[in-house]
Amino acid sequence: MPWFGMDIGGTLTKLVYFEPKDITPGELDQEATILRNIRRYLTKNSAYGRTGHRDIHLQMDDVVIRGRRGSLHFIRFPTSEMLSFLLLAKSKGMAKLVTTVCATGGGAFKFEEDFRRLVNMKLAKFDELDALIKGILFTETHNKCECYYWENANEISSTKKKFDFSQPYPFILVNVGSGVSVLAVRGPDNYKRISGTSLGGGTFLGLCCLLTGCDTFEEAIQLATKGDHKKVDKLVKDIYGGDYERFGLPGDLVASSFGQMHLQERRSSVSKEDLAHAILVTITNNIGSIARMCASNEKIEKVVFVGNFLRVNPISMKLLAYAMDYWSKGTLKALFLEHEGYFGAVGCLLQFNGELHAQTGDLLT
Ligand SMILES: Nc1ncnc2c1ncn2[C@@H]1O[C@H](COP(=O)(O)OP(=O)(O)O)[C@@H](O)[C@H]1O
Ligand SMILES: CC(C)(COP(=O)(O)O)[C@@H](O)C(=O)NCCC(=O)O
Repeated sequence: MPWFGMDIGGTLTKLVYFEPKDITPGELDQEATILRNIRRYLTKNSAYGRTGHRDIHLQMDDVVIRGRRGSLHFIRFPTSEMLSFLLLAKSKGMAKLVTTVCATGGGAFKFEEDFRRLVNMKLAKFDELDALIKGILFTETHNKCECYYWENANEISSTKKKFDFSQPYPFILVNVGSGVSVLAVRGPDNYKRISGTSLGGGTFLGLCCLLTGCDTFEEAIQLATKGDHKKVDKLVKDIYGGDYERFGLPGDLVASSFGQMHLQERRSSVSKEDLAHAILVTITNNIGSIARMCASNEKIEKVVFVGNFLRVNPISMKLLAYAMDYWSKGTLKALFLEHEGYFGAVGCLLQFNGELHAQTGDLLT
């Protein structure tokens, strides 16, 4: 039975597959043809159907889980394509082989009946925040270069630097997915969800599609990279003519996001690139403010940002890094993790045990 962990999120479904590399000749002889074919299909391809992708650069080799040594593969597809995914899984013979899949995220609840009806699979459900933390701790200890920060985040030459996260607690965890959840984590099993906001990655993508006519996240990020949010936002200096010195607000600070767009002549001079950049900066700054307030309330200095909103998105990471540092006068540290949006699925895979198929009840009801 293949080892999978699945995180069915509001926008993307993340699938982590463990490929055993220590298969003995005896095991190979016994391995069912379907299982062998599934293993080959997943590991020899990097695209599945129209919309499935394997993030080859994230692959982790030589990982030991439950005494087996192998590789972890990271696959994602849009959650809106779930039915196509289930039909593809069925066409590969998965329904004959797998009876239970470990799943987390809201979709583990939403699609449970579809899994049962279309591929005769049960879902063993795990809470997404429990799985997220377990996945982070596991991945970080198995990948020396997992955790990093941005040095001199406000400079063009800013670069990623490895951060030693071997003593992680306490830390604030900001998961920027479709929406945003903020957790205070004080130990492996000691955390609380302290805040959240509906203005997250889904908002960035939704507003970009509406205002620029783009269709994908990659396109939205590319547009934002070429734009200038200052043509869209009202800055402190647009209001004060310079800095607001008394309260230490620099003239270049955004005073009002999209604050220029009530003027017709300003509207007609902005490009879709400027709009995409302004949306990105608006969403990112708002997340940064909430993260900062949470860190200060909880008296915690490390703030770890994860979630696929940060995928191929150095603009937001550097903005968050700079904002944390600047507004806390250097006391807060923004940290980032290479496997960004996959931790829930990893945490879920870790719950896998070969006996799951014998289970009758759900782990989470
Ligand atoms: N290929 C992609 N397709 C759609 N959204 C993407 C993609 N890559 C990154 N994103 C961003 O990641 C967000 C989803 O992040 P994720 O952590 O997977 O959350 P969720 O679990 O809610 O799906 C999207 O809202 C979008 O901002
Ligand atoms: C409901 C969610 C936990 C779902 O997680 P997601 O799929 O967005 O990663 C998340 O979107 C969230 O925390 N939203 C913000 C809700 C709020 O606190 O306003």
